[in-house]
Amino acid sequence: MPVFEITKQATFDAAHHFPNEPEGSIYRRVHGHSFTVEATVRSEVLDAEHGWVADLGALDRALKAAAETLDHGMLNEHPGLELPSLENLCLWFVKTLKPEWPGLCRVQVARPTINERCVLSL
Ligand SMILES: Nc1nc2c(c(=O)[nH]1)N=C([C@H](O)[C@H](O)COP(=O)(O)OP(=O)(O)OP(=O)(O)O)CN2
Ligand SMILES: [Zn+2]
Repeated sequence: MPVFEITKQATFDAAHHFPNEPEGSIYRRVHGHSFTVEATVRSEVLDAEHGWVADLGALDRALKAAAETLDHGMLNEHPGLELPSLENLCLWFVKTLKPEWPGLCRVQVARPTINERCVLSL
């Protein structure tokens, strides 16, 4: 069965540190990154009234609101981000978005300026 997937991207900038890394590690010191987050929603059928999986504008608003929560802040202060890896950021976005977006099937969090990303497939 063919499956439709729609994707939206948002950006945020945030600081973090990894408290469990050894003394002297650059990861242990507070530092910042520019992040992108992509959320993908899937469906086998289209909404008959609109001809779409879901309104990309609504997905945009939900994703931007979630990213805004983290923007220009300290990631470690958010529950679930005490160890603020890309992997835990993916889990945080899933936990934040999934209740209102049951078709959410994939979240990608990236640091494009240093060519790093993590994808969580649900
Ligand atoms: N699997 C993961 N590994 C690492 C993560 C992560 O989220 N998941 N995160 C980090 C740190 O956030 C680190 O700051 C990442 O930066 P780094 O790859 O070291 O790139 P930098 O530009 O900051 O440093 P350079 O030395 O200039 O490459 C580490 N690992
Ligand atoms: Zn970092």
